[in-house]
Amino acid sequence: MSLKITNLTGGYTGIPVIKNLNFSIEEGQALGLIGLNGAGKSTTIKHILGLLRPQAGKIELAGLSLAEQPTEFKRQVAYIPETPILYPELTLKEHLELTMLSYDLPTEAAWERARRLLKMFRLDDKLDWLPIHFSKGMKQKVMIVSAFLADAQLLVIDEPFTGLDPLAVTNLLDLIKEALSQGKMVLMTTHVLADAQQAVSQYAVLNRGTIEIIGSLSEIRQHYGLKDSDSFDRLYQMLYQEEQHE
Ligand SMILES: Nc1ncnc2c1ncn2[C@@H]1O[C@H](COP(=O)(O)OP(=O)(O)OP(=O)(O)O)[C@@H](O)[C@H]1O
Repeated sequence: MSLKITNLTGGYTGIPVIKNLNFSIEEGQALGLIGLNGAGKSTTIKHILGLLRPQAGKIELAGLSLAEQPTEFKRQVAYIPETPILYPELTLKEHLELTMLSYDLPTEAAWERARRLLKMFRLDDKLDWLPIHFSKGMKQKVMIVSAFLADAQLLVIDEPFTGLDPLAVTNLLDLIKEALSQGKMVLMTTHVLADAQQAVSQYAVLNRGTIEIIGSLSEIRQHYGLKDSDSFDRLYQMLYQEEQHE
């Protein structure tokens, strides 16, 4: 089982953004998508979620083609967006019930799973709350709980660490590691490499819509001629300089 992206070219109507992307994620593997603001990370994610139509290329998950079997494909994918998307009129409990319905989860087992996740993120006594009562971090936690509740084969996570308290970051990383140990796949965009490093083994560096290199952090360091002692801020400076020279 794997996520396979082949020659993916796309973007917005009349605005090409990503060009000829090729990468795959195998069972139990997490891939970090990194790059400057505007490099095309979120646009890549929107294509994988089926929110944008590619101009060319293929997106396949466990043999399912997104273009040909969109419903089956999307059932295998859970998404944690950078900005929480919640329905103002639904309580936390109703949001979780909606996830259970959308992913066709057996109720009893799903509630057992939900209770563990709610406790982990200290939301277990807030089932009747509406989104208006939640802080920014709490809204993010609701998205995390919903995504892990779905128990999907592929987890797509956009900038997961910003806005979460350190306890929640640790819990999220533990959940990601647990999912990987069960053979799930993770695609994550992030600028916070220190946290990502705990779960992510492979990174793809995106620069102006193309992948410059895919590899471990040490392979990426080598590619850009960085020393082990260099912080990754140096990588971003180099990407910025490349952008200026194009
Ligand atoms: N809805 C949109 N319509 C048109 N162009 C867009 C839209 N969203 C993003 N873009 C453009 O697509 C390019 C890539 O943006 P994208 O959001 O994918 O970058 P990113 O790598 O996720 O950046 P960040 O780190 O800031 O989240 C940018 O040039 C941006 O201006």
